[in-house]
Amino acid sequence: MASPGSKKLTGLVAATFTPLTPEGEINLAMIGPYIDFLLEKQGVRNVFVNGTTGEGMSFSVEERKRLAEEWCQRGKGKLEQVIVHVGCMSLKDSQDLARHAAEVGADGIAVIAPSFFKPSDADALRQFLQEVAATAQGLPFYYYHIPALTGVNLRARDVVEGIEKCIPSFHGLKFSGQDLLDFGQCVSYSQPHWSLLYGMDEQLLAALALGANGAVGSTYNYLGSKVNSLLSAFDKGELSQARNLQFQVQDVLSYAVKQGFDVAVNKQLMSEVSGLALGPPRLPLKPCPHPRILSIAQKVQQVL
Ligand SMILES: CC(=O)N[C@H](C=O)[C@@H](O)[C@H](O)[C@H](O)CO
Ligand SMILES: CC(=O)C(=O)O
Repeated sequence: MASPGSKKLTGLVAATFTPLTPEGEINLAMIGPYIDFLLEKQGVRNVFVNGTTGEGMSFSVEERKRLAEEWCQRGKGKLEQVIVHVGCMSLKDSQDLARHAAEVGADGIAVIAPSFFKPSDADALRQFLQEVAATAQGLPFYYYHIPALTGVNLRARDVVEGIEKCIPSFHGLKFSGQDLLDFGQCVSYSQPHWSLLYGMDEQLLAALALGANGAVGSTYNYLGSKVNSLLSAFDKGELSQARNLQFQVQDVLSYAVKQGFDVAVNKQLMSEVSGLALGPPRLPLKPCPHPRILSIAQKVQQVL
């Protein structure tokens, strides 16, 4: 059982991109070098696999298993934690992925709200999460809250109400929303062994002030070292330094948003900045013209 003894997830967690070949097939051979890049160049020791950034919902169950297995195998003895996102529209697929994540040695699993048929209330969502978690009881379980993408606008605080009664392996949440009132209320309700991980990289400092234990995000793939400095400035109480670093991240992201920023652009940006050939996105995402990537990459380089 991972639950009582498992190490609390803190600090930065990179939401990884999924490497594809130029033909659009999963490219497992890139995962080893990707892990080395995160460790050596970014100082990032945790990953969140098959999530939004990883286009998890665009891959088949079989592909997601192969990806999860490769990240766990390659990360063994190197990464601190590999969290596998196992959310699907089908409860059965999610359970299958949860069982598989436990078999291949993941350190935790996360589940997003199903979004085609949406849960009508917090209780319906909790029941869905419970049925997934029950298939991997020894694994720390995280709820992945991302209302802008799921369209499921339930308050996270309502979702976590009494959640440990139905999910004993519950270990926290990844909160990718702007509602800091809801986030704060999750923190104040949380248990000491829960990890409250914030997921909007542009306003992490505000979440840290409210008690976030760490952050899961796409930009920690290439701004990880910068944001590690932000975390240590915050820990030392050097607030003006932390603010300065957050403002730099905000400058990069607001520039990127003006150019048009989505997971496809972000993935190409990572290839450009890291030198890792991560390949194209999968449809319905479309590749973006290279000059736009170069101009955003320049902006990233300026703050490194
Ligand atoms: C929608 C999306 O990809 N969200 C990511 C994680 O939740 C974030 O890391 C954002 O990419 C980041 O905050 C930039 O907006
Ligand atoms: C950012 C994040 O956590 C994700 O891409 O799933």
